[in-house]
Amino acid sequence: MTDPSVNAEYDVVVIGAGPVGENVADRARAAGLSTAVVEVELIGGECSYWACMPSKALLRPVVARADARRVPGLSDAVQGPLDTAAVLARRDEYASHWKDDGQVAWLDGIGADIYRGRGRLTGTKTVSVTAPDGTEHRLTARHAVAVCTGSRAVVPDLPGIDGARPWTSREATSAKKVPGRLVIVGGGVVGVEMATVWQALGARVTMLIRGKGLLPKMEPFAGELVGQALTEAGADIRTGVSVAAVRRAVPDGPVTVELDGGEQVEADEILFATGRAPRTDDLGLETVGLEPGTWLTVDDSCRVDGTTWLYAVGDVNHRALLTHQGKYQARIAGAEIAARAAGVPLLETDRWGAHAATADHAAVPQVVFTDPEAASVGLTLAEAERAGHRVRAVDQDLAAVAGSGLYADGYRGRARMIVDLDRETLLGVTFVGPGIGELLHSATIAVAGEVPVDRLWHAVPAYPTISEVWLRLLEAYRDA
Ligand SMILES: Cc1cc2nc3c(=O)[nH]c(=O)nc-3n(C[C@H](O)[C@H](O)[C@H](O)COP(=O)(O)OP(=O)(O)OC[C@H]3O[C@@H](n4cnc5c(N)ncnc54)[C@H](O)[C@@H]3O)c2cc1C
Ligand SMILES: NC(=O)c1ccc[n+]([C@@H]2O[C@H](COP(=O)([O-])OP(=O)(O)OC[C@H]3O[C@@H](n4cnc5c(N)ncnc54)[C@H](O)[C@@H]3O)[C@@H](O)[C@H]2O)c1
Repeated sequence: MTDPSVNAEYDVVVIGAGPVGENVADRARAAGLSTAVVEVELIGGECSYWACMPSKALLRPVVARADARRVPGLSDAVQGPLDTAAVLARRDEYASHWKDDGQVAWLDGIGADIYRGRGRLTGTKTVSVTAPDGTEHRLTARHAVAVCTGSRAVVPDLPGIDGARPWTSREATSAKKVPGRLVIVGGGVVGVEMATVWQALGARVTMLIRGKGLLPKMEPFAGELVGQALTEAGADIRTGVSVAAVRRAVPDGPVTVELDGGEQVEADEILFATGRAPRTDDLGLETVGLEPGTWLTVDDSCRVDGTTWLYAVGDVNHRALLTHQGKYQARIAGAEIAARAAGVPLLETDRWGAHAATADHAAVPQVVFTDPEAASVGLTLAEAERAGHRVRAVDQDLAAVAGSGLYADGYRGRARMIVDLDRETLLGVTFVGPGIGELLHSATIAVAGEVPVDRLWHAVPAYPTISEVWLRLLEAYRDA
């Protein structure tokens, strides 16, 4: 690793080395720009150590067992419990044992300089870094500063919360033992994925949902099918309830959760899966006229509104809190930084241009890795109608597809495509069912490519795969 000097000038300074900061640095280096990367915790960010990687490593055996249990001839062999120690050990491997040597080597390999410590803006194009030993580095950026500081879990400010030692997504993805009873507050993606894991590993899970159901940002049938499966797995899902207070009387004792109706629920751990807040509170935003603690508003190239040199990329701009989408933004922002540094006279900022993260508005894909999986891209029916599109929703029972029946006995699943009736292209697609995660990219291509429905007829799905749902959806649209 380079020995970072106290005062240094770079073409680009990146604050935050999560997946997004790493990709901004990669694009800047690929364009020959000197680049400093500042990181206060582990290079690799939330995704590598407390989010995507450990959560998916925990979910994989749960989903694989569920799939195997639906195949006669195999199911008898997989009726036993999961090997918890092996599941957690594999999770630890995928979280690189919470060490970042591999990612440090990768950043070194692309020729970026690493500064360990907290980065703060100190004015236009200047950043200070407070190293763990107290050394203060002052970095100046010739072209751009990219803020890629991500987000943190929000825990509501409830009576008793300080002494209750609640879990956030960090503890839920890195816990070393299975709690006997786990209360999960919130029914978004973190809530359902972590309920799936810990229920399967032996915890008795109670989900406390203040709204009507699970996965409220997806089509309603996604939350219904995932909720049905979680209930069958033994989880207790309570909707329309709010937490009024929490109390852990003794540090190693149980936690008591008081609901707004006065009812109490006792558990060993409580997970708040109640959304995210931007990591911008101690970032020096006030030195450049921005408000600390806020999400950073950007244009489609991820440049912060009202600036010519400051970029905010990934979770911190609140456009789409997903690793792949943040990395997409990083490729777009990196390309624009490079083009501006090279003095390219005309940037490609039109819709779907090289310097416009258009997919953030039109085609964000997401897979929820539960059993069944839920996957969507683009708009839901409700979102399309709210946006004023003239649309038709076409639904298909996934169980009616030959490939689904072969995949699993008793297959349960559903698909929906939203057709823009004026353009005859797709605005959104949702699949829910076992084994559909890998199907999503076909829908992403259809939506982002604005492929006409007439042309989709010529994209023939192989027989007998679950992909044949495309044929059934097109037939249902044609014959309605
Ligand atoms: C439990 C869970 C599971 C998830 N699963 C998925 C999934 O399966 N697929 C998916 O696409 N997304 C998933 N996500 C979302 C994904 O984790 C985020 O979208 C992604 O991590 C955002 O990347 P980022 O680089 O913007 O931020 P982060 O990964 O949060 O990285 C930001 C980095 O900046 C550093 N930093 C912050 N402030 C400073 C500072 N002042 N100075 C220096 N460094 C600083 C942080 O230490 C961190 O390393 C999941 C999230 C959670 C919580
Ligand atoms: N597989 C994946 O792609 C994946 C997995 C996990 C997380 N993520 C990303 O991480 C982000 C964070 O996930 P999340 O589940 O924490 O957030 P979320 O916004 O998806 O869900 C949070 C839920 O908590 C509820 N809530 C908020 N405050 C509450 C309160 N005080 N009491 C009760 N309920 C409350 C909200 O109504 C919401 O339904 C998401 O944007 C998601 O995209 C992605």
